[in-house]
Amino acid sequence: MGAVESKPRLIITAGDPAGIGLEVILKAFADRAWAQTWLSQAQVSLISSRTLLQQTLTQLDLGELDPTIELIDRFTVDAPIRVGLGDAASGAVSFDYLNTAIDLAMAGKFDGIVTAPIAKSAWQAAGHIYPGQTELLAEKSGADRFGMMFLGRSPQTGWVLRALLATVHIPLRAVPEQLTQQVMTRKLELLLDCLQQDFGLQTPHIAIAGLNPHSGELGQLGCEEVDWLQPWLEDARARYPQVRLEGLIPPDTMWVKPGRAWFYDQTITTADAYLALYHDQGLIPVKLMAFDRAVNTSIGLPFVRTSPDHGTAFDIAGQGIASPQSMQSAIEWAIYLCQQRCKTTKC
Ligand SMILES: NC(=O)C1=CN([C@@H]2O[C@H](COP(=O)(O)OP(=O)(O)OC[C@H]3O[C@@H](n4cnc5c(N)ncnc54)[C@H](O)[C@@H]3O)[C@@H](O)[C@H]2O)C=CC1
Ligand SMILES: NCC(=O)COP(=O)(O)O
Repeated sequence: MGAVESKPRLIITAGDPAGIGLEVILKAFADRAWAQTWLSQAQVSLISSRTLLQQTLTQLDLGELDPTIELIDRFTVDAPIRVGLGDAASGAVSFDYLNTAIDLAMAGKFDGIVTAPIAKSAWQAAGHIYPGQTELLAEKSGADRFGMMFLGRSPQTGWVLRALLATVHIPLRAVPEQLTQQVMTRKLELLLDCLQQDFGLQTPHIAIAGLNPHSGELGQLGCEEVDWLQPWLEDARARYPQVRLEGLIPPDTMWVKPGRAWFYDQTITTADAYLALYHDQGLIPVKLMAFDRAVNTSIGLPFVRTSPDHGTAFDIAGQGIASPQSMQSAIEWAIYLCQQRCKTTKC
């Protein structure tokens, strides 16, 4: 964090302008009680087009932008933005927002980036071929080891959900090919670093899912577990004797305890983190539990990055009905993570 100002410096990108990004950001800021608690803890800048910002404020009847927020005004395309329709024009704009934010963070001007959602298809239409924002963040920041993790604090019980995905935006049929012992080792190392650095957990308990139904049922329902996942796990246990590595847990039951802990049970024993082997194995339960609260964070980057767990929601864009709660959580977690990193690096 900046030497003079001890508050985390956050830059928020407005995401795809045809989606709900600006709406959820501006609604988050306009929530007085929330803003008093959270915006006071950070120095916040917003990258958006001033014109679109003004239009959204007027349309939602939200008054003026909070004067403590610095606006970085950018608009890079001449083509009109069509609300609810992600296309080359909207993709070019959301790409520029993130690109600019990464440059500023890499120049040391910000401690963390909070990204509103983009549409990968709109980036592709604009000629930017990335599986998602995570990969652009990793590429531009020079991170060769990075991961997509979901965080959430239950409003009912206070339990903290931490779920890392071993593979992310790839077709389901590519999962068994791309999931290797090397991938699993990299993700486990990343997770251990994150639990230690960001949560002070030196000897964590990590739950790891199997790939196949019933974790393969000794090879009858899939061979990856017996062929290489179980041997990898035993090797990892030997390398990290201080860590409790639980698994390979049948994927359908891995989420039963987290679900109880999230919704009502404050006494149940859970793991500190859950490692899911592919996107929907992790995100279906995460979104079922916490769609309005969970936050996507990129681990392994030289700065903090969080994002709401939802997407551009083109189906409701422009209607004024989007919930800002996950965006608020993304800002809260970014503040927490910046503060933690400041403590561990003694900045
Ligand atoms: N962080 C990011 O940049 C993310 C981007 N996406 C992208 O977003 C696009 C749309 O993805 P979908 O799978 O349709 O997921 P989505 O999250 O955009 O929408 C799923 C459903 O949830 C609703 N919804 C989403 N956010 C909401 C909110 N804040 N308040 C109320 N309702 C909300 C939508 O109206 C829709 O019915 C895709 O291009 C996807 O790649 C998806 C997830 C995260
Ligand atoms: N499912 C999560 C998602 O789509 C977010 O991806 P990213 O843009 O943060 O890489």
